Amino acid sequence: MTGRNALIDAARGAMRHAYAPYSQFAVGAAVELIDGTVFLGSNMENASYGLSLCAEAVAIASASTAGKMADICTIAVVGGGGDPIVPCGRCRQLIAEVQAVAGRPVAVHCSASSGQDVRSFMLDALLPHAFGPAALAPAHEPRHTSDPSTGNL
Ligand SMILES: O=c1ccn([C@H]2C[C@H](O)[C@@H](CO)O2)c(=O)[nH]1
Repeated sequence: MTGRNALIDAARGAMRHAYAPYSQFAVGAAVELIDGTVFLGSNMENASYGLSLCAEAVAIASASTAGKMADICTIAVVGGGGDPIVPCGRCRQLIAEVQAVAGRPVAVHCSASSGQDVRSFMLDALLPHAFGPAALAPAHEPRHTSDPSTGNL
C-alpha cells in the first residue's frame, strides 16, 4: 500500500465492521508497516462500556500479534461526522509505545467517516513529552518475550 489516501480508505473499510451498538460511533483504523503491509482494526464495544476497545488499539494489537510492532510507521484513523477524528489519549499512549519500540517517528492520518478532509500529525505533536519505556528504571525496562523486529521468540 502506498500513500495517505489509500491507508485512509483501508481504515474507512474497516470502520464498516465496527461493533459500536452503544455509542453508534463507528471507527476504523489501518496500520502500515515499512514494507507496506497493512493491519486493520475497528472499535469493539462492550455492555460494560468501559471495556470497549478503540479501533487504533485493535489494529496495533493485530500488527503486534503478527510480530510486526517494530515495523509500524503510519496509522490512519477514520470516524465521526464533521471534523476528522483524532486518537483518544489512551491510543496516543499506545502509539507512543509503538514509536519507542520502532525507533522512528510514527505518522497519524485522521479523517471523518465521510468527506475527503485528512489531517496529518506526527505522534510527537499529538502527545508531546510522552511518558515511555525510556523513563523507567533499568529494572523495569521492557524485557521482550519476543524480538520486536522479528516477532520470534
Ligand atoms: O480515537 C478513537 C476515539 C474513539 N473510539 C471509539 C471508542 C468508542 O467505541 C467510540 C466512542 O468513543 O469510539 C475509537 O475507536 N478511536
